Formats: sequence, structure tokens, C-alpha cells
Amino acid sequence: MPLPPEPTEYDIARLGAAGDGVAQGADGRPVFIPYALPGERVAARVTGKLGEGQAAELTALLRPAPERAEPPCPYFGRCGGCTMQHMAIPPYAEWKRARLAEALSRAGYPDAVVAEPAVTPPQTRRRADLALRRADGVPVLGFHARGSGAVVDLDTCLVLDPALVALFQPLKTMLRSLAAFRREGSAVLNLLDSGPDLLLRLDGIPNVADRALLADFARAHGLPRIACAPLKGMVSENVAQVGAVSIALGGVSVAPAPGAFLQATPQGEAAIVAAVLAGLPPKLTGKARIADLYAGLGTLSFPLSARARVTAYEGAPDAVAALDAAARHSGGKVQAVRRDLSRQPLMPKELDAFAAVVLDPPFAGAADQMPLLARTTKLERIIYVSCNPAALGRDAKLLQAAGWRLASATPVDQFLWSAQLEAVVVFARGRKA
Ligand SMILES: C[S@@+](CC[C@H](N)C(=O)[O-])C[C@H]1O[C@@H](n2cnc3c(N)ncnc32)[C@H](O)[C@@H]1O
Repeated sequence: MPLPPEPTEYDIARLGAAGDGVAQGADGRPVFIPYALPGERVAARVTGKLGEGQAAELTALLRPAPERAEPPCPYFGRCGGCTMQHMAIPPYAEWKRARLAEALSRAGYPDAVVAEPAVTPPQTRRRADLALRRADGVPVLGFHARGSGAVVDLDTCLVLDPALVALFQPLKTMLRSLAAFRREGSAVLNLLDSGPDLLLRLDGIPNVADRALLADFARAHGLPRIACAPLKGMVSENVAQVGAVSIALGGVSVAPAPGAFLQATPQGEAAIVAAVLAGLPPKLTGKARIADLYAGLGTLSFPLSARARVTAYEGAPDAVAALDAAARHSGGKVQAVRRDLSRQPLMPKELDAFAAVVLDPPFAGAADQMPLLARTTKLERIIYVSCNPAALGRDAKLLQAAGWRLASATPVDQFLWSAQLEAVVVFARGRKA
């Protein structure tokens, strides 16, 4: 077997999109070195190809940067979750701000003024998709290791809400006896106002004993509901329901389906809602209407309905059913519409019936909807909530070409110590008043 290459010394020039330190290799190509920071001199060993460049592993820190911080989590370096804990918060926040500015600059907005990011505190994440494995009969529960399918067994987690962390050990104990958990699965935990909501994706079908075990677990640990689904299946079954599930969104109580999308933290949700509301046209008439595209459970629709009537478009049947049921009990200002915005995007004429359009698309962005938004003539504001700067940049380029100006850009850091970046970007028509 060939020996691994000897480590080489590198000067780190910048951070890449995934948060790796990037240096220039001897052949001029970039070398991506996880856990290295700009300004540092490091030794690293090349491990393979990565895109146009090479991946390497850090072997020694020769000259640390002043931006370096002591990672607080005992799993740092093994767990693939919070890979940026080695960077102090102020430069980390500035990195996120600069990434949004860069994406908007590439879209044709080089002078965009980007606000300071709202960085959410530790112990506030209310949604976790935990991987499950059975190793020699013993359940392993945690997040994937960086760049691998292996699962790092966790006893704690610094970003998750303590109410979810408190379930790690009891879950592992219960899973030992669950026949429907054979080799692999996942546990999606959503912390609702009614308590933790659990969706187990399993590689077996729960039998009678499993159902009794799950019902006992739900009662013992204050979970109103436990649902099970096959590993890759879309349909879940409520295996234990010992109470009602609910979460308040904009003051309206919604009953989400198991595993439903929630903004990752209450603080992140509040920052997004505040930036969206601040981006609305200053004067909305009594007849004004707002469209909320990719509305999910109505996280934005209900707060928006305090300012105007809202039509909320959403493609997932479960989400739109929950949104519709909640809307019917909330004063009639929100109308829920099930629509697949990839197959059937809103046409410019439909969009022009609104004073403002809010869109919060999935990671891939809104490639099918965006050209039609750019072609509107009456719409006053487009408020884009993004979880992917690359897709945002691509979509914003169309608005720039159509003459939309950028009114504000607010980064929101909901995934503390990660390379993920969310943002609310407001586009307005014409020149600034
Ligand atoms: C990032 S989530 C945002 C949800 C909501 N705005 C919130 O803040 O909680 C994106 C939403 O887009 C929905 N979605 C994804 N693809 C869609 C499509 N083609 N048409 C309509 N909705 C879609 C998903 O079901 C999900 O609810």
C-alpha cells in the first residue's frame, strides 16, 4: 500500500463556502483545509480531489490566527454538525455578512449594504434530524461525522435546546428494545409548544409490542405524539398520540404534521419575521394583499396577516392542511392554497394583484418562479427569504436585470457554528424615494 503523502506547509488565504481554510497549492490550484483560518500557517496532508482543487487534512497549526477560539463542544472535530467552533464569534459573524455581500455582488448588486447578522445563541435549536444506527445490538444516536456516513454517538449537544438533549439517553434505552429498529433509521425531533414531537424513520414495521413501548415512552417523557415512517417513505403513522400537538406562529396555534419544517430556532424565526415585516411597502392600503410563496405552516403568513390579507401558497399536502386548518380559526385574513410552484408557478398577472410577494423557497431556490416575478409590472416589493446564498445570487440576478433595486439585506445565523447562511433580502421597484 502506498504511504500517505508527507504534510506540506500552507498559508491560508480565505475561507471557502463550506468554511474550510483555502490555500494555494504548488500547482496554483486551491487546497481546502478544514479547521484552518485565514492568516494561519498550517501543515496539511492532501487526501484527495475536491472540485477544481484538492482536499487536505490539518496535521499541525504552525501559526494560529488571533481569530481562533477554543471549541466548546467535546465532539468538535468528530461530529459533522458545528464545524466552525474554532472561530471567535465576531469574525465568524463578519464572515457570514461578507458571504451575503459577495453573493449579492455576483448578482449585480456590488454596493448592497448588508446588516450585521443576528447570531442565535447556543441551546436554542428546536429541530433535529438525528441519525440512528444499531452497532452490535446497541443503538447509536447522533449526527453524521464530517464527510462520512458514520454516525457520531452523542450524549450532549451544545446547539440543541436542552429539552431535546434530555431525550438522547432515554431514546437510546428505548430503541434497544424496539424491534422495528433493525440496523438504521433516523429520529426527527421538533420542539413544539406542546412538547417534543418525534418522527421515527425505521427499517422495520412496528409490531404490537413496539406500539406499547412507544406509547409508554411518550407518556413517560412528555411527548404528545410519536409517529413512525419507513426509511424512505413519505407517509407516517401516529403510533402514539397521548395529547394534542401545537405551536404558535404569529400568535396563531398550528398543529404541524410529524417532522414538519420549522425555522431552526425561535430567535431565528423572530429575526426573519422582523426583517420580512420591515421590508413591506411603507403604505399598504386596506385592500392590499400579500402573497407568501413556499409558506410551509404559515410562519410568515400569520405575522404578515397583521398588515394585510395574505394568500399563502404551499406545495406539501401536510403543511398546507395544517396551515389551512389554522387559518380558518384565525380571523380569515390568511387563505391557504395548495400549489406546486415548480410545475405551476404564479404568472406575472397573478403576481401583480399583490402589493408584495414574500418567498421562502427550499435550498434549490426558486428557478421556476423567479423569471415570472421579474416580469411583473405593478408589484411593489419582493422579499426573498433564503437558506442558500448560491441560489439567492442566481435568482437575484434576474431581478437585477429586470431593474429591481436592492432595498435591504439581513443575514440570519440560525445554524450557529456552521457554514449555513440564511438571509432576508428586500427588492423594490425603481429608484429610492
Ligand atoms: C424553507 S421552507 C419555508 C417554509 C415557511 N416559509 C417557514 O418559514 O416556515 C420551504 C417550503 O417550500 C415548500 N416547497 C418546496 N418545494 C415547493 C414547490 N415546488 N411548490 C410549493 N412549495 C414548495 C416546502 O414544502 C416548504 O414548506
